[in-house]
Amino acid sequence: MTSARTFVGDPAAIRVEGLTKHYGRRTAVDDLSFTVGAGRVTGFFGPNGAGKTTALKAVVGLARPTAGRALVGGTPVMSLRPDARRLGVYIEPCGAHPGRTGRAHLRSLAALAGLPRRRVGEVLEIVGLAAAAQRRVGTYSMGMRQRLGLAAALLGDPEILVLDEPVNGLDPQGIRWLRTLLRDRAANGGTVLLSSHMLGEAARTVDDVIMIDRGRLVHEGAIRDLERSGGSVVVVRTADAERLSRLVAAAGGRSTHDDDGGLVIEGLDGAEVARLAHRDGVLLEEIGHRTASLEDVFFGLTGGADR
Ligand SMILES: Nc1ncnc2c1ncn2[C@@H]1O[C@H](COP(=O)(O)OP(=O)(O)OP(=O)(O)O)[C@@H](O)[C@H]1O
Repeated sequence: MTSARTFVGDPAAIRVEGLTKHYGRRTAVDDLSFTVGAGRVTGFFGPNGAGKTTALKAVVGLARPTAGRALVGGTPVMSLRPDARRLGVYIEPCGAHPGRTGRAHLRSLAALAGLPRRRVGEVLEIVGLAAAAQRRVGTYSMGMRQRLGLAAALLGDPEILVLDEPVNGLDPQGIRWLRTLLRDRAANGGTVLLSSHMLGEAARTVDDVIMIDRGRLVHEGAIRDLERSGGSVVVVRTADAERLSRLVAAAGGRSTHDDDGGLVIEGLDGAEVARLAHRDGVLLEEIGHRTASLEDVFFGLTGGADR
C-alpha cells in the first residue's frame, strides 16, 4: 500500500447496522451490529454455521440483507461503485476455472477492474505463486488455491480487505506468511476483516475481535481485553465426562472438551466440581486449574458447539 487510509466522516472502515439475513425460515444473521476500525486487523469469529460467511457477504454487497445495512468507508455498500482499490474480497469459491492458469485468471480480473497488467505479476510474487503462475488452477493444491484467492483480493492494493476463513488450507508456513502480510498492511494504514472458526491461531494476528453465535453478536472488543478477562478454568479427566457435563450445566457452569481428552469447566471452582462429582459418584482421574485460553473464552461465550 502506498499511503495511510482515512475515511472522511466515519472513523470506522466498516459499520454494520442491525444486519439480518433470512434464508426461507432460517435466520442466518440476526440483528447484527458492529464496527471495524480503520488501520486495524479485526477477527470475525464464531462456530461453524454461526453466520460468518453470510454476514461477510452482506458486508461486501454479495448478499442483500433482509434488514439492516453495511457501510464501507461511510457509504452503504449497496450504493458503492465496485472499486478494487477500495475493497478486496476473498470469499470461496474463488471462481477460477480449473482449466485456466493462475496468471490468466488474475489477468482477466485485473482487466475487469481496470487495473494494470503488471499488478498481476506483483500479486503473484506477494502470495508466492509466481513459479506456479503458468499452471492450470485445476492442478493447484488447496493452499495454492487459497493463495490465488488472496492474490485476487490484493489486486487493487485495497484500503479494506475482507477475507473469509483465509487460514483454512494453509500450512503452518503459509499461516505465518499470511499473518505477516496482514500485519504489514495494517501497519501501513490498511484495514482487514477476516473470519475464522479457530480463535487460537487468528488471535495472534488480530487487534480486535467480533464474536457471533447463531447469527447474533456475543462479543466485540480488543483482543487484549479478551485475554485479560480470561480468568481460570477447571480441567478434569474422567471416563464419565458426559454425566459430569450435565451436572456442571445443572449447577450453572459450562463445559467443553479440549483436544487432549480433558473436560474444561468454567463458572465453577475446583472444589465445587469435586463436590458435584463425589455426590453423584463420578470418578475423577485428575483435576486441576489453568488460566483460561482464548479458546476457553470463545467457547464460554458461544457454547462451543458447531451447528
Ligand atoms: N444460501 C443459503 N441458503 C440457505 N441457508 C443458508 C445459505 N447460506 C447459509 N445458510 C445457512 O445459514 C447459516 C449460517 O451459515 P454461514 O455459512 O453464514 O455460517 P458460517 O459461520 O460462515 O459457517 P462456517 O464456518 O461453517 O462456514 C447456516 O445455518 C447455513 O446452513
